[in-house]
Amino acid sequence: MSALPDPHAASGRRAIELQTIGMTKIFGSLVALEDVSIHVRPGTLHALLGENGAGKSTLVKCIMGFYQPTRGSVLINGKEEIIATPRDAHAHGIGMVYQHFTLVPSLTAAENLVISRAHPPAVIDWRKEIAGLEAFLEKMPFKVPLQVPVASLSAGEKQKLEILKQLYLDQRFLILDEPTSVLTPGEADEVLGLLRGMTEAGDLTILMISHKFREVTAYADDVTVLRRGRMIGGGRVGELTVDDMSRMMIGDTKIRERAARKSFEASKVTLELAGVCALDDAGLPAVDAVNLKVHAGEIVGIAGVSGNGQSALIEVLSGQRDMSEGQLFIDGQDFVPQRQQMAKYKVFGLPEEPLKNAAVPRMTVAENIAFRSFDEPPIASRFGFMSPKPMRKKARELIAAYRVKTPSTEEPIENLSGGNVQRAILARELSGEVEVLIVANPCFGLDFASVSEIRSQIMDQRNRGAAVLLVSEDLDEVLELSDRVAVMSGGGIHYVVPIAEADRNAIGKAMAGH
Ligand SMILES: Nc1ncnc2c1ncn2[C@@H]1O[C@H](COP(=O)(O)OP(=O)(O)OP(=O)(O)O)[C@@H](O)[C@H]1O
Repeated sequence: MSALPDPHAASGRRAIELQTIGMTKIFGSLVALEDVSIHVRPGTLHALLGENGAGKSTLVKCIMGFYQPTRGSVLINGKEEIIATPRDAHAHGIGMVYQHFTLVPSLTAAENLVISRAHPPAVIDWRKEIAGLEAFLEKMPFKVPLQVPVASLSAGEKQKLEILKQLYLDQRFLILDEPTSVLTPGEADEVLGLLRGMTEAGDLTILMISHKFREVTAYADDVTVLRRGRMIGGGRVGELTVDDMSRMMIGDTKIRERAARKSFEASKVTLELAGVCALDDAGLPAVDAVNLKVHAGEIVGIAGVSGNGQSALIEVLSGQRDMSEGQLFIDGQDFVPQRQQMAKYKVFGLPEEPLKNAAVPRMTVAENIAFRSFDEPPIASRFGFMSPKPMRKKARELIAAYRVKTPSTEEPIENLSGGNVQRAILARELSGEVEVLIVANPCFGLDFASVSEIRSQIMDQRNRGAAVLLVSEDLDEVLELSDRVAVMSGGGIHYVVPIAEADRNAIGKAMAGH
């Protein structure tokens, strides 16, 4: 017997066929999913499209057993099965890869794989396990280094490892939630191309949530489009145009025209970072002597591969991480990123993972939207209490203006879809007078109509004279919005160019640390 029982050989499991019949999920008074029947043919890559809040996550959570559908059933290889928990889904060969990594960073890839088994051995014989894992990797379309800590892998390698983990667990129906959102375009093509190879060989079936038409048209066989919880259309990708798909997604919702860039005469420096250094959680240098000036009416976009210090830099600027050295200035004055000074200098921002970093998940949408102004009239009453009526009124206005989909102002914000949490936080941050705006990956996980809307909002703030620091892993976003492009690598910024001189190749080299 081999060290690692080869689950594939043992079960001989191949690509799985999956159908949902009349899937319906009701949360209180909200029908999140209504009578959705989809058919994912075995050995195909099936894309699931829909605007933010359309019900994509709810559908896959019902398939995975995270939610119990109000009505409806799942057929696996033509047979109705009860999936009461994710464990049941795994037992049927259905696995899910999330947008965010679920690996343990301090463990190696090998350790992560072995502990992911339902019944890891009590005493692990590593020599045998490694031999078994190497034999497993031999048969896999992509490789990752097995014996280095996951923390030192690139985003692309981590994503590959997440997928490998599912295959190692013998899951032959994979649900991928926006699998390429953390990958460079090159890595995205590589991963999707290899997965497509596995589906074509009949080894795997994939249901992929995506907002990227390019990936859907290039790699998917079939598509299903959801709108407001209902299945609105779909079919063979080859028989549909991008226009067909986008019309199915948003109906006749108007897409906001991108705001034009207003030109300014030489303007003052608003935000200045001088020799900013910061350490990561392990006490190692994360931000290395960053010097940067952002002028009024200017967007400086910081491009870079994730994990090069951008998150720590954003945390420093939003007061969530101490600087180890350096200084910040706004309008030439010393700036300490604390609540009072942020209010004084009108500093607003959207950090990464807004539900975690910029919201209180269990509090209502109205309360979360009121955070910036809960201690100012009219929301604060004379006696220091919050007045619910003005708070709800303001929340209702912002919800309408930013098209946040929520059943009411009183819904806990954690119940909103990912894209709608993002919109609610942006509504809060962009609704006042903004002098400095600091945004990290503002369009992560947003549908195409929202991307257009949010980028226009950012451009509006710039045109009104705000100094905008945009950190984004999406190079296209940086190139589209920025007046100047900076590249962060290894914690430092050693490359800054005006947009007119920005060259993709040179930026790519700087991103790789050259
Ligand atoms: N646990 C919950 N309780 C209440 N409402 C919920 C819950 N989960 C989801 N919803 C609601 O169901 C609807 C569909 O949300 P879902 O997360 O499925 O959308 P989505 O298509 O995945 O959106 P996104 O692209 O933004 O992730 C939304 O209106 C959301 O607010």
